[in-house]
This record gives sequence, C-alpha cells and structure tokens, in this order.
Amino acid sequence: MSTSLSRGPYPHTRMRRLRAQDFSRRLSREHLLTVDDLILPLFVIEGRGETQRVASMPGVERLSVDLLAAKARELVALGIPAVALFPVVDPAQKSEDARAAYDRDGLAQRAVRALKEAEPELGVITDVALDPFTSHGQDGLMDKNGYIVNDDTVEVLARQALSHAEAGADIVAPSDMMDGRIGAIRAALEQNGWVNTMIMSYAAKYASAYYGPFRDAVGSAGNLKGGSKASYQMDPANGDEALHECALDLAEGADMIMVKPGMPYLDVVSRVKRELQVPTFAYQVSGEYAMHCAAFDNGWLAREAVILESLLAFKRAGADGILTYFAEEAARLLQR
Ligand SMILES: NCC(=O)CCC(=O)O
Ligand SMILES: [Mg+2]
Repeated sequence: MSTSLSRGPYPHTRMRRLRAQDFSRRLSREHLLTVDDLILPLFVIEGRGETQRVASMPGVERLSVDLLAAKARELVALGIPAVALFPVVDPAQKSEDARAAYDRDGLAQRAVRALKEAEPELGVITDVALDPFTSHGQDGLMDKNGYIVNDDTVEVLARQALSHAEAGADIVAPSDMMDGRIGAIRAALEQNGWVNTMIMSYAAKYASAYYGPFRDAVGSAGNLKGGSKASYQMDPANGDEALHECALDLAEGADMIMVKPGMPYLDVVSRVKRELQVPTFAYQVSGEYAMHCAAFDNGWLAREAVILESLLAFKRAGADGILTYFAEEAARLLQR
C-alpha cells in the first residue's frame, strides 16, 4: 500500500542529505560567529595594580586604570574589536546631581585615555548614564517625589557624553532611556567638532531583573532608591514599543542600536534588524552570564559548546555584534 500522498515531497526532498557530511553542513551554514562580533564589557576601578572579583559574576574582574593597557594589548591580540567601559565609582564621589559623571578627569575619562594610549585601534565604547554617579543609584536626576526627571537629566547626559568624546571615546552608548537624549548628545558632539564620534543607543532597554549581578559589579545595587527603573526603562511585555524607540533614536542621530537584555529578547533583536535594517547590537547581560556560569559550575551544561551556541543564537536573530562577558573566552575558542 502506498502512503506517498500523505508524505508530501519526501523522498525527493530529504532534509538530512545536506546534514550527512561535514563539508555540506559547512557549505549550507547560514550564520557564523566570529571574533569580529564580540564586545567585552570592562569594569574599571580606582587604585593601582588592583583587581577585584565580582561574587555574582565568576571569572569577571574589575581592573584599576593602570591595568587597562595590558588588558587592551591582550584583547587586540585576540582580535576583539571593542570594549564597553563601566566605571565603579567610590561612594564618596556619588551625589544627587551626579556631577562626577562629566568630570574631565573622572574614572571613565581616565580609563578611556589609558586604553586609547595603549591600543589606539581598540574601539572604546563608554556608558552614558548617571547610575554609577548618583547617590540614589537611579540613571537620572530625581525630583522631590522620587521621579526621575527627563529634560534636566538629558542636559547632564550630553555633558557626560561630550567629556567621553574629549577623552577619546570612539562610541558613546547612552543606556539611560531618557527621551530625547540621542538628539541632545548628537547636537553637543556636532557643535564641538566631534562629528565622527558614534552613538550606540541602548534604544530598547528593558526594566529587567537580569541586571542584578551588574549592579553588584558597579556597586549600585545597595543604594538603588525606589528599587525600580520602570518609569524610564521598557516594560518586558512590549515589543512594538521597541521599534518605536529605535526609530526615534535613529532619527535623532544614533548610528547603531542595542537591545538589552539579550537571550530573553531575541524576538526583539530579530524584529529590529528586519524592520529597521541598521547596525543592531545585543547585550548578553550579567544575569545571563551568571546563570550560564552557575550551570557550568554545577556540571549541568557543557561550558564551551554552550557559550558558542548562546552567542551564535544572537547572530541568527540578526545581531551584528554582541556585548558579552564571555568575549575573551569565546575569542579563544574561535581561534581553535
Ligand atoms: N548599563 C548596563 C546595565 O544596565 C546592565 C548590564 C548587565 O546587567 O550586564
Ligand atoms: Mg528612547
């Protein structure tokens, strides 16, 4: 009895033909992860010869500014194109008005100079946001009701971004989610001659619970007043809104956009890339890193294979690059 009618195109079409040998799997592979896709986030601290572990991010170390030159050389040798800098500011430097954020000689600004002096070809991305500098740990200025005010914050962010450009930052990356900050930063950069400074906008940044270990790493968890950032970061329930946010930031002068967190939001990465067709980045955030490490350390997941698979998934979703704490390890694995 023939069952061919119920079998459709089989056996003319056998999906397994292409999978049977390594050469044909390689020829038909749709996406490739390379070292060119990787951006390493770096936590920088004061001091000399100082390294500090981050308990909730095993393997991640904060580095003092003087250690950045050696780190930059290692990263260039690995072929990693860029780093994203995050300063860990002493509590004594934090204030209500976040004035340390735009100090020409601040920690972030000195870190940029150290990296660019050591390895001019390593791209340096700076974080534009006030949370490391505010005494309340929120990303902007707070009014007497605890609300994060938009327009006054934007002015401080523009000053901060300008101070990063002056220090030599290649890309400023506003992660604060205030409205209109991309336009204000672009105007400040243009007016001051920084016409080639790129803006990577954290355009679709969600109010996510996956950032917990990062807040430990930068020391803003303990002092986060109000607890939530939901009045400026996006609701995890929303997808269309991410496209609206990205379109606005592109119109205001962003060169690249970022979706954050990463793996739980790959649908957003995919929609942004398909619909807007601009350089799109995703951040595999601290919570994603921590949960992977927990599974590796328990022997529940195979470390190397899962790291590479997790990063390849971003490429399949449409990301042009990934900010990941696994960048160095992944670069080494890709060299093999
Ligand atoms: N602006 C950076 C973050 O907000 C968090 C990143 C992370 O959780 O890795
Ligand atoms: Mg926005």
